[in-house]
Amino acid sequence: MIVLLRAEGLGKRLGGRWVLHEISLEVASGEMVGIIGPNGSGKSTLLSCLVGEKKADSGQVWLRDRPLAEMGAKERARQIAVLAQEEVGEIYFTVKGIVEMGRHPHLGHWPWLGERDERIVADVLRQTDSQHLAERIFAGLSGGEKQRVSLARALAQEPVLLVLDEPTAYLDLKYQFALLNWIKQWQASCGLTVIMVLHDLNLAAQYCDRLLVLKQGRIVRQGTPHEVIEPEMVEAVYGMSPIVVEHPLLGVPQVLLTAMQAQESGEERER
Ligand SMILES: Nc1ncnc2c1ncn2[C@@H]1O[C@H](COP(=O)(O)OP(=O)(O)OP(=O)(O)O)[C@@H](O)[C@H]1O
Repeated sequence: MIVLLRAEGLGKRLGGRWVLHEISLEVASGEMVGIIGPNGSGKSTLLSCLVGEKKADSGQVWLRDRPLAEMGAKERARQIAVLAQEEVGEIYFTVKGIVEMGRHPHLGHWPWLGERDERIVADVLRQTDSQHLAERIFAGLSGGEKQRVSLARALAQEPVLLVLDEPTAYLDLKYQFALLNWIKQWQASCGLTVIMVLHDLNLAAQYCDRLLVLKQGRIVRQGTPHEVIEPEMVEAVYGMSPIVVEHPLLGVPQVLLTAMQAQESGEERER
């Protein structure tokens, strides 16, 4: 296994308290790793520390053999593309302009795009079903369209590592699968390594090679979807009692929940 990203002893303090504790992990080149866990468990903070957007208060991250802290922003952007939650904002550029920005870390002294850059921009627009949006203003798109365009921008960066924070949040059923399928295809064809936060355990089980479970800023479980998605884990981490079944076509674990259960478990906690 070739390790692409390694973190050792990562800790982060926010608002005067530790929200990440002693996180150590390795991500192999070409792997798709999902980070799951309840609201506030530290998933977004961990992603930010792993890509160098937030400085960890303890520990270190290496990309291949290089400490991330020693890499400048442009060098990082040539290797790591990030699709953050808050990216779906009011940006008054055309879609094509936004996707072209993905090429900027690769441009030399002169900031204009060459033939290869133009070809990559056209390819990712086509591959993310966003070609028809190219001349639209980004701010005027729906949440789901913005998400697809943001993915196109991230892929135009030709990263070795793609990091996504809840990428399916704004997407309808079809595009949730479409987006993850595009990423999976890139993973297979270009050896792309992917780390993503997902709330949907069933999507996580279908797409990820390995899952990390965060609870209160610590990794409490990690392994293949089969090793991780078990009733005891869902009970211990989310306070819900699920039925876990095997997907009839894919053979991966899938979680079934019962209506009213969330409300009941909340009421039980209050008692
Ligand atoms: N700027 C901040 N100042 C103080 N506390 C913060 C700040 N940002 C995050 N936190 C706290 O850190 C903890 C982890 O937050 P984080 O956003 O990483 O969780 P998460 O698992 O991504 O949550 P969610 O699933 O709700 O997106 C939470 O308790 C949150 O309230």
